[in-house]
Amino acid sequence: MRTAYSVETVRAAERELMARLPEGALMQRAAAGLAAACADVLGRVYGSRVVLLVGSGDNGGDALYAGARLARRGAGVRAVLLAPGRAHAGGLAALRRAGGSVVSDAGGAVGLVEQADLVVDGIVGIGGKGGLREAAVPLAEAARRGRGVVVAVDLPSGVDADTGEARGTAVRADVTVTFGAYKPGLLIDPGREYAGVVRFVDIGLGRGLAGGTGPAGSPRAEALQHADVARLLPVPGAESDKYRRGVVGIAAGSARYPGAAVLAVGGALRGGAGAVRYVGPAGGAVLARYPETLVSERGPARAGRVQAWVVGPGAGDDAATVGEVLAADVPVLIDADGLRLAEVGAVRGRGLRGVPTLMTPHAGEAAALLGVEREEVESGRLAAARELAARYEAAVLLKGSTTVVAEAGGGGAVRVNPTGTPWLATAGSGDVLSGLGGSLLAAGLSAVDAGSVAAYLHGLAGRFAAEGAPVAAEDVAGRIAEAWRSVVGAGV
Ligand SMILES: NC(=O)C1=CN([C@@H]2O[C@H](COP(=O)(O)OP(=O)(O)OC[C@H]3O[C@@H](n4cnc5c(N)ncnc54)[C@H](OP(=O)(O)O)[C@@H]3O)[C@@H](O)[C@H]2O)[C@@H](O)CC1
Ligand SMILES: Nc1ncnc2c1ncn2[C@@H]1O[C@H](COP(=O)(O)OP(=O)(O)O)[C@@H](O)[C@H]1O
Ligand SMILES: [K+]
Repeated sequence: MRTAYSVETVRAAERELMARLPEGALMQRAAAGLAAACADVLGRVYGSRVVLLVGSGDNGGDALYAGARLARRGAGVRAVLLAPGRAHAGGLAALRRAGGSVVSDAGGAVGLVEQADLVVDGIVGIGGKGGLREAAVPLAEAARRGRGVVVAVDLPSGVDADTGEARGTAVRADVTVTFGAYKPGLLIDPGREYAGVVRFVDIGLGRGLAGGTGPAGSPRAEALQHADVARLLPVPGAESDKYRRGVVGIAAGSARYPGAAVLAVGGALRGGAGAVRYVGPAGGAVLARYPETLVSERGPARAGRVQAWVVGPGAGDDAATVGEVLAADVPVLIDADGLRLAEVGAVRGRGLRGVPTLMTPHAGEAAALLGVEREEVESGRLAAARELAARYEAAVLLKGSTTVVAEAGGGGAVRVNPTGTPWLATAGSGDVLSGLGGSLLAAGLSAVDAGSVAAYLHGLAGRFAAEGAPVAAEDVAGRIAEAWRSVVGAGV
């Protein structure tokens, strides 16, 4: 599991560690890691042109000390100071001793930035508030336009470390070298995209973080990795039969949207449940594509036993079916039209009775449920997912460029999905995800595990199906088994 900690937690761990170490030791660790990463991306340090963008805090200090190390190895290093009177004094002295220089006119440094082989963004780190300030904007833009590689120190300046929000302009990095702990903003879009490839430098915070207790000490965000998913995937044993493996019910599709039912069933058949039961008006279309489906002519309450339901994809305005499914005392995944039709009280009641519900909105659906603009959800995914999870007392999987999963009630670490591809933004791929998630629920995974494992496999299947070209939702469903195999094959 890759875990990300809030600024508050990182600061507390730093304080604890700093009290036990000689002054400046942590910054030297950070700068050494940063310089090594810069040398890697440069390939050849000697003779290279390096420009440091230096703000008024310790983030700039890291950049200056790393610049000094590069200067000692023969790079031509020039520092652009955004707040000349307040730049880190020790770092500045070190850079000068190593032969680096300071550009006196920050405003005139745009050309230098454009021509550099490497631009180091030390404008602001975890001490940043709001977006980039005016004076830094032309430099950030020049770094993006320029020919060199951009390395961000700790996080790209202008990105909020705790949420991944980028208000206005932010630095677009090729590589971000982060210290001590991942910050949530490095895992969640848009911040994740601004960060490029993230390299982690261990400065020894581990004990302080691991020893943290309560909300301040626990991770704010976490991302599953192959081994975590492999441990969670259901595996049939010698004693298994199709019923013991779990039966998932799919209440989806309508005369107008029969395809949603077919796609949801397609996802469900690949998700580990032993059987898929379908109820709804698209039985003919479902059987034509998937003859192994158990199609029922009756409503959900009389369709036969299931261990979990999926309700909503392509459901149109069938509120009665949604109500019937929510009344069942088994886990339910609510998607698409079902989200609009589900009564808050009915979903909350389930949560308060301890019956899991997983809601899977995209940003537009989440915005409608919260009564805010879509942009607000997209720029603050963590907060939106937590807020919905609190209102509905249900786990919430918010789909999109970064899919995030919050647990019922909205507390705890939010799972951030590391797989996926923008090619997944294709009609019907969400229906496949809902079936897959429902199947994992029926196989016995918790709502958060089912949602995050489904998103993980779906994202991998999407990558396998796409390989740089457009995909249809059916293609994604068809590659889930391969995604599953690749996860299990990676070993536990
Ligand atoms: N602590 C440690 O042990 C270690 C910390 N380390 C490093 O220190 C970093 C944190 O350093 P920090 O606390 O000095 O804050 P930092 O991110 O440099 O920014 C604060 C300054 O920026 C300014 N500023 C604020 N907002 C701004 C904006 N939007 N745009 C522009 N400027 C803005 C603000 O100025 P003011 O508001 O006062 O004008 C303030 O002076 C951390 O990310 C890591 O790199 C490593 O060395 C490892 C050990
Ligand atoms: N920009 C993107 N990058 C990665 N994945 C995306 C992006 N946009 C959408 N997706 C994924 O594509 C799927 C689309 O689901 P959804 O919006 O429900 O579409 P539909 O209702 O047509 O099935 C989700 O899994 C979502 O996470
Ligand atoms: K930075």
